[in-house]
Amino acid sequence: MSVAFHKMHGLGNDFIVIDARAEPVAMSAARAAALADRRTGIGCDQLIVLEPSSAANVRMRIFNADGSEVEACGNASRAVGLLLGGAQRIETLGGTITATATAGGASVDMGPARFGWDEIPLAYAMDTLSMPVGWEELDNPAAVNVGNPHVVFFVPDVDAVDLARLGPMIETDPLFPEKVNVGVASVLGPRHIKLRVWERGAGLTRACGTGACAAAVLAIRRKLVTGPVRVDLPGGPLEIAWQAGGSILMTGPAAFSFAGSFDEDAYPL
Ligand SMILES: N[C@@H](CCC[C@H](N)C(=O)O)C(=O)O
Repeated sequence: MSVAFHKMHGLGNDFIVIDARAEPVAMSAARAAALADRRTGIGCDQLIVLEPSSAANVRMRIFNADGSEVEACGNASRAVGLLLGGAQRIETLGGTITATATAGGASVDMGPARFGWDEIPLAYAMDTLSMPVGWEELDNPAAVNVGNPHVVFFVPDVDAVDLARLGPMIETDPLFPEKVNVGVASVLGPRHIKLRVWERGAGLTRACGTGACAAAVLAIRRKLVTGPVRVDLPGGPLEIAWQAGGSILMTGPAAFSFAGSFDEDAYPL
């Protein structure tokens, strides 16, 4: 059977979005990884499947390029907000979020940040705002769960860090039993940071929306900045506000690249 999809992106973090609300589409780790493969498949950082939800307007399933199904994706949430329009309550494995379409993007209430060591999760108890751990020149990070797990290192110059080499080492360290997204952030001004992210299950991406939320709230907690915070990623900026009540509001662009279809038989489950 032929399956239609939209190719979309948020700041260059790119997605295959399958709208399976009316017609179910079977997805597995193997099929998602094959579709995400940039050499032999269609190619993307994350594959998104939209399904009916009994708890919200829509259910969003998120698969990383390696096929792992995960809890949250900030940039894809904006893409889905733009695709569906209006205000949408979106059920994810990380919780229910609300995306409101804007001209050329969306504003997404990503829900609360969680800072408990067992909420991130870490393998053992420690202070998650000032972690007594390090990997070569990267040390003393902070961690947060914003639907998915992030560790962020505050460094003088994000471009001086060899994230392609250190990212996978930290992502798979036993300290993070569910692996982790790895950010390096530099403070550029009182409400302005620069961020690069090695994404769990996807590697270096042009932008990571949840990474921007994580870096912003951790920089605020460390009193390095005050909110709202502009986060500059390789693909462009996002605005992050940590709202009274605790939830994180992320605002930024999203865009359509093209529409296409694939044959299910070419991508076995
Ligand atoms: N690109 C995303 C994050 C996607 C999921 C992440 N790699 C994970 O495994 O948690 C974003 O924009 O947030």
